[in-house]
Amino acid sequence: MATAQITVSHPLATPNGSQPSATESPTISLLEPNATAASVKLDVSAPFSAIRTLFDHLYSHPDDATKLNAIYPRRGILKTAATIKTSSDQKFTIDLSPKRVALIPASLQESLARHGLKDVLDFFNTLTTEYYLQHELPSCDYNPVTAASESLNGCGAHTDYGTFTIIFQDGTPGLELEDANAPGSWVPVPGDATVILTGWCAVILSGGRITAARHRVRRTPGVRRLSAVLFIAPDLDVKLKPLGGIQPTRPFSETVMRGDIDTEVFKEVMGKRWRYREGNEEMEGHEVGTQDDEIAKLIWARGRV
Ligand SMILES: O=C(O)CCC(=O)C(=O)O
Ligand SMILES: [Fe+2]
Repeated sequence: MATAQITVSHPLATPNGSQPSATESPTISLLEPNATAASVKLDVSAPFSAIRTLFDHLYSHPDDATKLNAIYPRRGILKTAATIKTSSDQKFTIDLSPKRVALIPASLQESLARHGLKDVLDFFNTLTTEYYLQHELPSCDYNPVTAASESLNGCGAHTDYGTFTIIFQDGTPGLELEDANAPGSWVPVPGDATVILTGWCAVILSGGRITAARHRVRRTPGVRRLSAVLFIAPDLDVKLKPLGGIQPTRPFSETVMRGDIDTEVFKEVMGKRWRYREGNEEMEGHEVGTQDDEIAKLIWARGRV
């Protein structure tokens, strides 16, 4: 495993804008088998006991789950498709984002506070206000009790849409990375690693120099696993194009080069297939391509998929 000591010198990259001392520098270790994922030591950890408490409370108090889902009626906050669908990802999620958190009424925040929500939101606030990392923060519960309790499929193989993703894990293995040089070959990630993965926004911004890390989560039947995932991406109205001065490694589509695709459009294209995999949205009969095919069609020049 290659290990690099990285000094973070940008003031926004450290809490309160302070410059890090040598000992505060995060240690980043590239995870085998490729350079699209790294394990990083951060001085912030996810509150897994609060995350567990919050999931358990919402499972056993459907009224509270209904109230929470009502703040975002379009898609809900607590996703439980795995209780009824056997072919989708066998996991549950609580999907938070700054926009959604702002919509939770004070009374609901207060009543859920002692059932884990306070610590989850504190963690969220630390990430967004001290580390300036924001976008979306789903918590995942690979719970042994699902519609297909013996299934090994926790989260199907996929790539993430953002610039990068940080995955906090509760110590339980299950996350795997695909070997970019040997598609179909999966390498387990240690369960206690905090992982940074590259996503598709990084592919576009880097002019194709960075590739998106394909990953998945395998379950161990009977074993519960929790994770907290932070998707970091440009603001929704940012036009996604190779950054100025970068010579793309392969031609991008006219649509990308004209600046017609902003993060919101891109997220919507990826999100549909994502929700299908998670069991939260049906797919029209003719929509048969994989998520990566769909993105490739959109971003690369024709004939170069
Ligand atoms: O739960 C995990 O460890 C990873 C989940 C994931 O890949 C995702 O939500 O995009
Ligand atoms: Fe992912």
